[in-house]
Amino acid sequence: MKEIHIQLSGSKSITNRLLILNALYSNTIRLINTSKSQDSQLMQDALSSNNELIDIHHAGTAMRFLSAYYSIQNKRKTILTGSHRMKERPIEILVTALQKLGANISYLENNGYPPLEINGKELHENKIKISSQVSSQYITALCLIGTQLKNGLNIELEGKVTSFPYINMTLNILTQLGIKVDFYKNIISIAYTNKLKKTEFVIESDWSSASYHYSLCALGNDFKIRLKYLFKNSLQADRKVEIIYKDYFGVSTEFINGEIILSKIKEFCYPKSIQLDMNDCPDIAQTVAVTAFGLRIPIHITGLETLKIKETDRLHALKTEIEKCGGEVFITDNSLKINSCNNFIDNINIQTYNDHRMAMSFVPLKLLFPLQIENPEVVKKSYPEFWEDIKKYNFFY
Ligand SMILES: O=C(O)C1=C[C@@H](OP(=O)(O)O)[C@@H](O)[C@H](O)C1
Ligand SMILES: C=C(OP(=O)(O)O)C(=O)O
Repeated sequence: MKEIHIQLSGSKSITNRLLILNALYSNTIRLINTSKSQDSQLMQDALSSNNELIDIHHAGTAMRFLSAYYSIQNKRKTILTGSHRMKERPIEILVTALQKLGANISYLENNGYPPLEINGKELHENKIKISSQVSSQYITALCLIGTQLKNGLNIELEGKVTSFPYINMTLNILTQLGIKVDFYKNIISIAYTNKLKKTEFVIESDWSSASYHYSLCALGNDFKIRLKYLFKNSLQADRKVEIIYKDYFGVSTEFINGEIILSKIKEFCYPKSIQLDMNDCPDIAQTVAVTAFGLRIPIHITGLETLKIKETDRLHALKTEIEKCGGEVFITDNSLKINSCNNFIDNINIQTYNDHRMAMSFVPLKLLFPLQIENPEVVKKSYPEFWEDIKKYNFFY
């Protein structure tokens, strides 16, 4: 058995929330184990810059959280822009909500999309209705600035709530910091909070990054993989990877002293097919889809409506690349179905479409057959140490 030790850096989602909160509360929170992701670095750089032009490249959370943040920076003008793809990722629902609260924001190119011109001012309204069907990041953005509005903020969520655990994460972090929040039925209330006590926040490592090691464990023969600083009780949506890989792919997880140890369950009885709703954990949909393909288990994943507006259209990208490897894939606007594959096609180039998760999710297939990953550097968006960690597996191909 080959034992592998991995030290992941902190969750990018938790880090980016805390970076905004630190900017709002004069750095009262001491952050430990922050994310080394490019998205967190971009957030940090933006928050420590006084420039008018802020470019957050591909970082979705930075785009959404900073739109809200700059809206309340009194008398400051900001041009908030991003990569070509960021200019295709919708932001209208958040911008309209901020405008209704009194914010001065306008679109500089296409209506509903970045770049934005934001003229910061005090916001006085304290109630807003917002659709929660497109991105939970819009709701988080409002919750974060709600703490600074003199009358607090009541956010009424309309429609299905997508990526729900991310909203829970936000509310939980605010509560841990001593901010009063309430979530009853479909209404979130955030209390105005003038000051925070000086605190220390130890950020759990990133479960989304851990997912690629689950996939390697499932497709490999005999790995024992130790990942540091991950817990049974986690705020992260992608903590769900543990349950999915136990139930469907025969990977067991032991939680011991802040470390998880992954190994294969002996004589695991694989399911004949898998049906999963992944609306709660969209970022691991690619990992799970590729593992099922590698294990030749037919899979039907639903609840994927947000995948079209992420770093790339992830449903299309998955279909194209899995089909290049010999799979048969059907997609709709919110689902993906892969039939069992008889023969893998090897030695193809996997395109990554500027999407870190396309690169990382296909790598475990290298345990089964040779393939190449194009533009491998894309991983830096969330997991810059990925290739260093992968070297530890001594891949045959
Ligand atoms: O709030 C967050 O940290 C995130 C929320 C999710 O986005 P959506 O709510 O847009 O699905 C997730 O996909 C993203 O990677 C991070
Ligand atoms: C979707 C993601 O990030 P974001 O929306 O923050 O760009 C991701 O990391 O998979």
